[in-house]
Amino acid sequence: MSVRLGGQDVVDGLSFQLQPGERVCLLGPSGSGKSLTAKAILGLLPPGSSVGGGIRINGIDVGRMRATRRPSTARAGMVFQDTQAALNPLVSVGTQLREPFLRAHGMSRREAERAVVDLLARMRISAPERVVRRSSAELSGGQRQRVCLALALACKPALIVADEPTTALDVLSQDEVLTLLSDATGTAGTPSLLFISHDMHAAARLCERAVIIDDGRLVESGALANIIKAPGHRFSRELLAALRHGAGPGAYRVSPVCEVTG
Ligand SMILES: Nc1ncnc2c1ncn2[C@@H]1O[C@H](COP(=O)(O)OP(=O)(O)OP(=O)(O)O)[C@@H](O)[C@H]1O
Repeated sequence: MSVRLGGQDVVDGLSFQLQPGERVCLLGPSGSGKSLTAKAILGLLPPGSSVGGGIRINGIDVGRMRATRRPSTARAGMVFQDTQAALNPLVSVGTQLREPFLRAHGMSRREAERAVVDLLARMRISAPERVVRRSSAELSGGQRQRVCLALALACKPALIVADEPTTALDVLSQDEVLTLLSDATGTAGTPSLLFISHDMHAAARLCERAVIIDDGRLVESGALANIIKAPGHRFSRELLAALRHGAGPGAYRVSPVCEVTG
């Protein structure tokens, strides 16, 4: 997959896959093309950009399809750093979360309201019956990110793309969001996760496999454990240094949920 922007390929010939339930981190220095890769997968690239190569989600070629034109089976859930921008402060949290249950799951309004409260409780939001009536602007950053994760999960996507989901949060909220992401993904029947972060400890805590890019190109990929044992690229060696005191990644499983090809 390539992303062309301003007359140049800012992402160039990138290929990787995510198997069902697999968690993969996309790592790379600042400006290496991680967010543009995430946006290309989500169908949210800025105007004036174009995608080359292929992006398949659940076997459907979505590379040149904007997010709003994609069939529901080929949409990915998204969690971003900027939770203020992700939620509409003029519409209550409950109304925003109710939509996927009404539209995608054909629930009645009453069933959808119940499902929203249950989902917020799963996201460890206390007093969810009260939170559903609030504006996102009345919530803390950590609460907002948990609402964003609930919104992503409510759509029951095969894949969640999380781009720096903990960067703007305090340490306690970071830990809570990582635990929720870990609980909500990574097993059969749960979404796969593409996790983008500068936080190597978080990547190692969540992901079995890493894709490492530099200057828009893939420089290394494979089991995080193997990259830690024998890093083959400058950035991987920096990754190793950051991981020295962190938790080691586990083993990963082997038809891809998401496939990006050069
Ligand atoms: N809307 C845009 N218009 C023009 N250039 C852009 C745009 N968005 C990103 N770029 C450029 O594309 C390259 C990759 O940007 P991208 O945001 O994907 O990097 P990143 O790896 O996510 O960086 P960071 O870790 O700092 O968030 C950078 O050189 C960036 O300046």
